[in-house]
Order: sequence, then structure tokens, then C-alpha cells
Amino acid sequence: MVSTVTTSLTDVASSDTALRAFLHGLPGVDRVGADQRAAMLGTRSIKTTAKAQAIDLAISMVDLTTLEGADTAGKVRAMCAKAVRPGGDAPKVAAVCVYPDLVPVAVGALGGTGVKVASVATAFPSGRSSLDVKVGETAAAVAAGADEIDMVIDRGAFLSGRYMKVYDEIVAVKAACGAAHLKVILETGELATYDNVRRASWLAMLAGADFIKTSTGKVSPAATPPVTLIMLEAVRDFRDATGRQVGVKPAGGIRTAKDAIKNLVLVNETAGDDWLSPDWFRLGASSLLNDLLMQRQKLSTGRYAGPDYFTLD
Ligand SMILES: O=C[C@H](O)COP(=O)(O)O
Repeated sequence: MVSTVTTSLTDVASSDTALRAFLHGLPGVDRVGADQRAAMLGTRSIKTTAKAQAIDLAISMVDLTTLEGADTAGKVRAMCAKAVRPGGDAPKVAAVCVYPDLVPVAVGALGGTGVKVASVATAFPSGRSSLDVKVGETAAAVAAGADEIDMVIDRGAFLSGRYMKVYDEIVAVKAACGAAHLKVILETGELATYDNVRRASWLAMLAGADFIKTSTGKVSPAATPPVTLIMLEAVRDFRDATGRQVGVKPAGGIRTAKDAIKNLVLVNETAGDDWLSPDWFRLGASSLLNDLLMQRQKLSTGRYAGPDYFTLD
């Protein structure tokens, strides 16, 4: 794979034709192989001390998320409190992820704690709006204090082969981010093929993504292991080709400590341990944290405290 993409990437996005030629020149994904490898890695078992370390690492990688129309300032403040002190001596999570209008609430609650404020922008989850609106929403969220922006790509443009439109939008949103980090959501459940997941990953990275993210959490399937595997291969190969490291964020449907640990095994076995840190790998989830905390408690005391012991996610 790597040898085929190490040719100069300088002119890859100089025209629609060049970008299409590059993306369609990437090796095709062996679907059966990807499914089997992800399934095989999912059977690895981790015990005792290593499991405790993995659970704490997973907690530190969580983007604790609420993206509901019914979200309130009170709910976001409660989530932020939990993000900073999940329970006992558990580590704090990486970030709290909210809609743009709730960024000031999260900033007020998290200032000085080290937990980042992430916000979805660009007409999340559909992405169906003008570029001006997307850029304006991004700039407003950053001005309100967001450290990280989670943008969605224009899947309609991608699926109809208008790759430069997708590329140009990412470049424009990245510029509007300023110092804030940009996570680019591919919405892999709408991309139809694994080849498209690989192409969209490269497209996002070429356009300047700091992270590539699987899903909005509003479309099924979301963060499946094979899709995460393909994206991890992409960031590995992109770093080999360019020297720039890009993070990965599976999101959507990750609910259990077992799911989280499977993801960590995928990272370790695919991209490598350079990615085993919240700087380079996140787990976007609305209801994973409680299970991580319950499994943590079970490992240290030998019994489950039960879900009522912890505050709601
Ligand atoms: O970005 C994160 C997702 O919206 C969370 O999805 P989830 O509710 O399935 O955990």
C-alpha cells in the first residue's frame, strides 16, 4: 500500500481530475480480508492489570457526547461535571461534545480542567447547507471557546464524484477553525463501500483534517470494527507518505467496555502504539462511560456496583 502512495502528493488536489485519479488509484480494500481481520482482532482477550490499564486509557479517550434536540444547559453541565470526575480515581475524559449553541455552557463548566470542548458544526448531521453557513457556524463555535470542531463531509458530493467540492469545504472549515482541531466525519454508514471509506479518509487528510471520524451517531451502521480498521490503515499510510500524523475517532454505537477495548486492540495492531493516546485516538460515545466505570469497579472490587451507582451518562 505505502509504496503506491508515496509518489508526490503535492499536486494531488490541483484539479478534480487529479484528485479523482489519485483517490481511484488507491488500492481497493479486500472486503473479506478486512472483515476477517477485524473479527479476529476482536477476539483478543485482555486480562487483569492490562485490562485495568486499557479501561483507564479508554476513559481518557472518550469524547462524552450529547447531540439531541432536547439537550439543555443543565444536562450539559451535569455531563461536564462527570467528564472531569467520572467517579473514584478514574481519569477524566478527553472532551465533551455538544451542539454549537451549548459551547458557552460547556466552556463555562470545563474551563481550566483540561477537558476539551468539542462541537459539531457544518449543519450536523446532514451537512446540507451552504458553505457560508458551515464556515460561519464553525467560526462562531470557535469564537465561543470550542477547542475542537467535528464537521461532516458533503456525502452527496462525495458519492456523486465531486471530490473537489468536498475537499474545498474541508479546507475552508479548517481555515475557520484557526487553532481549534478539526475532526472530519465521513459518515461511513452512507458511503456504501469500504473503497469509499478509504478514499474519503485520504480526501479528508489531504484537505487538512486533524482527525478522521467514522460517524455522526445518527446513521446505522456507525463505527463498525472493519471501518475503523480501514481508517487506521489510512492514517498509518498517510503518515508514512507525508510525515503528518492524523488521529482517528470511531463514534456511534460504541456502548460497552468490551467494544472500547476491541478498538484499542485495533489501534495497537493496525496503526501502532503511537496512536494509543487521547491526542490521536478518541471514542465518540453518549453512553459508553458508565460501562467503563462499572467494569473498572468490578476489576478493583470483584463485584459490580450496578448502573445506579454512577450518575447517568
Ligand atoms: O459523536 C458521537 C456520537 O454522536 C455518539 O453516538 P452514540 O450516541 O451512538 O454513542
